[in-house]
Amino acid sequence: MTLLSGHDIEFSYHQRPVLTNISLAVPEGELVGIVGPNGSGKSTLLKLLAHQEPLRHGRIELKQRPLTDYGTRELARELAFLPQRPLIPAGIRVEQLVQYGRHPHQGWLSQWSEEDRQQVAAACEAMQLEDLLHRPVSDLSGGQAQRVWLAMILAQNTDLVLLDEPTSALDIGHQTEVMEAIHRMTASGKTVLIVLHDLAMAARYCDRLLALADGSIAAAGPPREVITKPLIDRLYQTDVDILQAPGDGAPIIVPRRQAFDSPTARKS
Ligand SMILES: Nc1ncnc2c1ncn2[C@@H]1O[C@H](COP(=O)(O)OP(=O)(O)OP(=O)(O)O)[C@@H](O)[C@H]1O
Repeated sequence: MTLLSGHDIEFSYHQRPVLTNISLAVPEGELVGIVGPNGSGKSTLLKLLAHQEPLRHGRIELKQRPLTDYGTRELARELAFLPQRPLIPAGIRVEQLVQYGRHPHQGWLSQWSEEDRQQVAAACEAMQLEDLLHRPVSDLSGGQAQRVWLAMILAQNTDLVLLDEPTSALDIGHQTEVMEAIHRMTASGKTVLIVLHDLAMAARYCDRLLALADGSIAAAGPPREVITKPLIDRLYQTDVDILQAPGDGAPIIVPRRQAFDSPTARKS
């Protein structure tokens, strides 16, 4: 079943077209990656799908209902959105920020419930925050802060999760941790749409990819169909080799040096 769909989306900033003719269907329970060069419209598309920008042309439906039909709190119980550069509320500590994820689930008068406590604890454990819980978020490294935001999104416990480059500041160990945690989310039935620059990570973890170029869909489908040399060369205006990872055979994308000065050439 399709959980989220977009039909004929067009979007401009100050009369300058940024997205044209975008239609997509995100199946329930899948991890869908959005890839593409800088400025191709990935974040803008994600913001529209998260109802963070007003859609002036086209239609977006979540669970077969127009996004515009949802109230703010109702939407926050269905959809969690992590922007590329979220603003850290002044003075907030790690545990408090993760607890924010539970706000949409609490009534105006209701108390903090056992379920709220469990969701926050599970999210902190999944993102390995035990040693950071009482630290101010503003004092953390970029990668540590990114894990705190992801824990907040996990605690929100929504059916749909939209993430804009959630691994960009992480070392490879934590990147893998986070991608595994995201993969576990989809294995437990959640649907995740994620903007990623790391094509190898995208190919390894995503069920399908959507490649954007200049605000349009250049390719869509399973990673092996999207990550091809002609498409990657064209999209990124570069020359790459695509190797296969030992084990799962996932594509590894290696850009070629333009004027390769090999050690043998240097010796002669
Ligand atoms: N608030 C804004 N006002 C005007 N133009 C904007 C705004 N936000 C983005 N743009 C422009 O829209 C285009 C698409 O930007 P967007 O951030 O969606 O691209 P992206 O694919 O996410 O890029 P990146 O990989 O660099 O994050 C760019 O040309 C950008 O300059």
